[in-house]
Amino acid sequence: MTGVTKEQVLETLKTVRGPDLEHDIVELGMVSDVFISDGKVYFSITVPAESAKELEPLRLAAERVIKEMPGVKGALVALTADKRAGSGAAPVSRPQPQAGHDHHGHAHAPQQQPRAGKLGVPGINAIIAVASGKGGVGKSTTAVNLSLGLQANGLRVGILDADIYGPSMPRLLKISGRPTQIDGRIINPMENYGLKVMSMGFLVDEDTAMIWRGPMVQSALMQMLREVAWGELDVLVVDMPPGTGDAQLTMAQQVPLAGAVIVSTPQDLALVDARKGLNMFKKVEVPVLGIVENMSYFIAPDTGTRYDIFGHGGARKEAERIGVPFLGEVPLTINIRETSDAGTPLVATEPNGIVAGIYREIAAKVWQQLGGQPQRAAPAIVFE
Ligand SMILES: Nc1ncnc2c1ncn2[C@@H]1O[C@H](COP(=O)(O)OP(=O)(O)OP(=O)(O)O)[C@@H](O)[C@H]1O
Repeated sequence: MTGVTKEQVLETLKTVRGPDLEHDIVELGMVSDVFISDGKVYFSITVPAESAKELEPLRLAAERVIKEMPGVKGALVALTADKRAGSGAAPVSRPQPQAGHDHHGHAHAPQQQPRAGKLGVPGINAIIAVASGKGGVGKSTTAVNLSLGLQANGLRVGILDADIYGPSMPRLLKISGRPTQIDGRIINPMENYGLKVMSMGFLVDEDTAMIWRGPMVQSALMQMLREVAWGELDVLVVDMPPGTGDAQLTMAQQVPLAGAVIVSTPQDLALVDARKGLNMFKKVEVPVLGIVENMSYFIAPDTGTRYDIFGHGGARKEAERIGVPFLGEVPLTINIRETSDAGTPLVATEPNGIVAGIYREIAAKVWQQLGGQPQRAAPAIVFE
């Protein structure tokens, strides 16, 4: 294959001076492994966490020199914070947004301090992760309905689909097409049901993402977080990729998370995985806002009768055992499956149903955990 090589990229990057203005960024060991795919160049520059903001011009300079190289179709450069430098081991306190209302009657919370060592995203009050120890427990379905529940509680909400290899938001929120860009760089988020949404599914075909490797995924994620015109948001919900591997750990480290919600099913095996999720967030000092038990019990579609056939209650016990809040139980219903798969989430399409009420309550608890006040009384639960 002809085209630009890694060596040429590194050679070009030697023209970019580091923060000491003496040595170049390659010499200073700030450049990650470089990935090149289809003429596009991806890498990250590691900077001390506390000076990440001032070093944005450095990122731009590096991106520019690479974009100008012959044979380069594009460049994506991310700044990553060096956790060793300056971020310290001090425990991180939970942010305490004070909720209020703007002149549109929207709830909002004033800017809070980003977590130590991590750069917040301007305009976004709190970023939370929805995570699960393993796939298939309904994490994405929960992320969507929780987001809509937060919105029903009067908050401005966005969703970032961080599952680069298996994005679900285009389907779950029935959004198709490509996002537009401002100045060829900042991406406008897509929107449906009043949620601002960004997903790799809007940007590349699924098989393209499949060949990506770690650092490229990180760069793409950082771009989806920081180079998107989110506007003012009370909460940005990040739908994490399932599992607790290195990729998830890095993500939990690099995204300035105010907290994490863990989704589990009641079965023992799922709980073992959920525990791994809890440990992962503990490791990176992200507070766990609580556990949701999904597919907790079964509601028969014909009679509405409840059946406790899955050993429901396991997640609540686990939460009590380790001292994190228990956020709620979501039943297994055909309705959730069908609406989720059809891109018509229940909280938006059947707001008066029992399930929507459950999600709204979970959302209110999450917002409370974040230090916010209840915004709007949840409507009375109406049984379907
Ligand atoms: N409470 C529920 N009742 C019935 N079906 C559900 C429920 N929650 C999720 N599902 C269904 O389970 C399947 C998996 O859900 P979802 O995609 O949200 O899980 P996930 O944990 O994000 O999966 P993945 O790890 O593959 O991304 C979907 O078909 C979804 O509609």
